[in-house]
Amino acid sequence: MTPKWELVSLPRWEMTAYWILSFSSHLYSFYQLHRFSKEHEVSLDREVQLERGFLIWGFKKDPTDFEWSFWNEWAWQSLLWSLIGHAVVSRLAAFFLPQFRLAVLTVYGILSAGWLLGVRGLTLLMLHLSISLVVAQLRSPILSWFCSLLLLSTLNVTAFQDLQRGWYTSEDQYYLLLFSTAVCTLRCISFSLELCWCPRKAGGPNHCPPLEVQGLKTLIFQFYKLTAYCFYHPLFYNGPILTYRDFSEQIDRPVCKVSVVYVLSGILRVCVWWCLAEFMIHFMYMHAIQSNETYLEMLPPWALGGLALALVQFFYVKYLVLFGVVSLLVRLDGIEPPKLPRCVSIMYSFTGMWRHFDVGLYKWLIRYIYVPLGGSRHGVFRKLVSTALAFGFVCFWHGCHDYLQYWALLNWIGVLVENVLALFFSSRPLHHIIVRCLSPRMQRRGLALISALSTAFLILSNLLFLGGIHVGRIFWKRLFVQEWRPPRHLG
Ligand SMILES: CCCCCCCCCCCCCCCC(=O)SCCNC(=O)CCNC(=O)[C@H](O)C(C)(C)COP(=O)(O)OP(=O)(O)OC[C@H]1O[C@@H](n2cnc3c(N)ncnc32)[C@H](O)[C@@H]1OP(=O)(O)O
Repeated sequence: MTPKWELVSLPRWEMTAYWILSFSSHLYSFYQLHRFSKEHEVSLDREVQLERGFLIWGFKKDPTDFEWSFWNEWAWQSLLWSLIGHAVVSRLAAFFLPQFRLAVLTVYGILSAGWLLGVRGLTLLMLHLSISLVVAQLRSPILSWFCSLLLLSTLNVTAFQDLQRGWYTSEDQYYLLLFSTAVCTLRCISFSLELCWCPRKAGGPNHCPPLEVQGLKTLIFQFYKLTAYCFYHPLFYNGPILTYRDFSEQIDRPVCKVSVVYVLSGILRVCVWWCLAEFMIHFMYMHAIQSNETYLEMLPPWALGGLALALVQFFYVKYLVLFGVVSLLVRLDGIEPPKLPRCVSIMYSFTGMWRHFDVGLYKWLIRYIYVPLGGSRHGVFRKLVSTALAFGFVCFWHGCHDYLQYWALLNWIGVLVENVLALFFSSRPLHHIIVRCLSPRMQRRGLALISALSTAFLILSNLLFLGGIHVGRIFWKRLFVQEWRPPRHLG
C-alpha cells in the first residue's frame, strides 16, 4: 500500500501572517489596477463605451463581460419574475395538487421556455429530446453518446446558426436558445445513459424509475420524465447541472417548510454577491483592459497581478450569483443543489479546482465520462484517456475554439503532473526519506511551495479560458519569461 501524507496544521501566528499577506496583496493589486483603470478611463471609454455607473457615485462601469451583462439583462427583463412565478406555482401545486406537482412544474417550465424562445425554439428543443429518447431505446451507451455529440455539433454549424438567428429579432434571444440547448444536451445525455444502464442495475425501483418496460405507453411516460427533467425551470437556462438520477430521486420529495429567515438570508446573500460583482466592474475595468493587448503590455507588475486576480475572482462571484439564485429555489422544491463554487483564491491545485468549482458538472463528468472509461482504478493509461476525454468534452461543449483547446490541454497536463508528483512523493523510499528529514510542519510548508507552482499554471491556464490566447500569451511572456530573466546592466 502507498503511504499516505498526514498534514498537520501550522502555528496560528504563521497562518495569520499568511492570511494577512494574501489579503493585503489582493487589495493592493486591486488598488493598482483601479489606478490604471482611472488613468486610462477616457481611452477605455472611447474603445468599449463604458456605461454610466450607478453603484458608486461618480464611477463608470465596465459592461464588457458578455455573460454578466447578458444574464443581468435577461434577469431584469423576465427571468427573475418567471423564477419567482416558479416558486409560487410550486408551493400552490404542493398544497392543492401534490400528486400532480411534477406535471404542473413541467407545464410551467415549457410555457416559460416557449415565452422567451418562441415556438420554433421550443420545437427545436423538443426535437433534440425526441431524437435522444428514440436513440436511447436501443440501450446502447455508445449510440446515445454518438447521437448527443452529433446534436451538440449542430450548434456550431454556420447554416444552422444563421437559420436560428433568423427566428429572432435580437442576437440575445439566439444566445438564450444556444445556451439552453447546450445545457439541455447534458441532461439528454444523463437521461439516455441512465436509461441504457437501468436494466443492468440492481438498484430497484428507487434507482430505476419504471423506464425499462417496453411499449408506447412507456415511451410516452419516458418522454414526460425527460421533459420534466429538461424543462425544470430554475435549472433550465444555465444550470447548475443535476444528473437525472439525482433529479428523479429528489423531485418527488415533499417540498420543505420554508422559514422566512432562511429565504431572506438566502436572498440577502445573493444581493451581497451581486453588489460585490457590480462593485468590481465599477472599481476596475478588467474586462475592457484585457481585450486590448497594448494595455496588457503597459500594465505595471502589481496591476498586472491585480488584473489576473480580478478576472478569476469576478468569474467566481458571477457564478455565486448565477448559481446562488437558482440553488435557493431548487432547495425550496426539496432538491439538494450542487455545492456553490469554492473561492478561487484558496485553490492551489488543478485537481482541487475542478472538484470544487462547478460541482454539478464535475459529478456529471465523473458519472458519464470518467468512471465509465476506467477513471483512476484501471491503470495509468485508462486514467490518461479518461482525464483527456473529460476535458476534451468540456472543450467541445463550449464550442471547441482554439483557446479552449489550449485550455483543455494545459489542464489535462496539470491534472496529470499533479497525480504523477503525488505518486512520486508517496513512493516508499522517498516518503521514508522525507519523513525522516523534515518535521511534519516543514512537510506542509514544502507542499505549499510546490503548490505555488501549480497555482501559477492554474491561473495561467484559466486566463486562457477567460481572456483568450492573447491574454494567456502576454501573461506567459510578462510573468514567466521577463520576470525571471536576470536584469541587464546598462552602459
Ligand atoms: C490566488 C488565486 C488562485 C486562483 C486560481 C485560479 C482559478 C481560476 C478560476 C477561474 C475559472 C475559469 C474557468 C472555469 C470554467 C468552467 O467551469 S469549465 C470547467 C468544467 N470542468 C472541467 O472541465 C473539469 C474537467 N475535469 C474534471 O472534472 C476532473 O479533473 C476529472 C478529469 C474528472 C478528474 O477528477 P479527479 O477528482 O482528479 O479524479 P479522481 O480523484 O481520480 O476520481 C474522482 C472520484 O472517482 C472515483 N473513481 C475513479 N475511477 C473510478 C472507477 N473506475 N470506478 C469507480 N470510481 C472511480 C475516485 O475514487 C474518486 O472518488 P472520491 O475520492 O471522490 O470519493
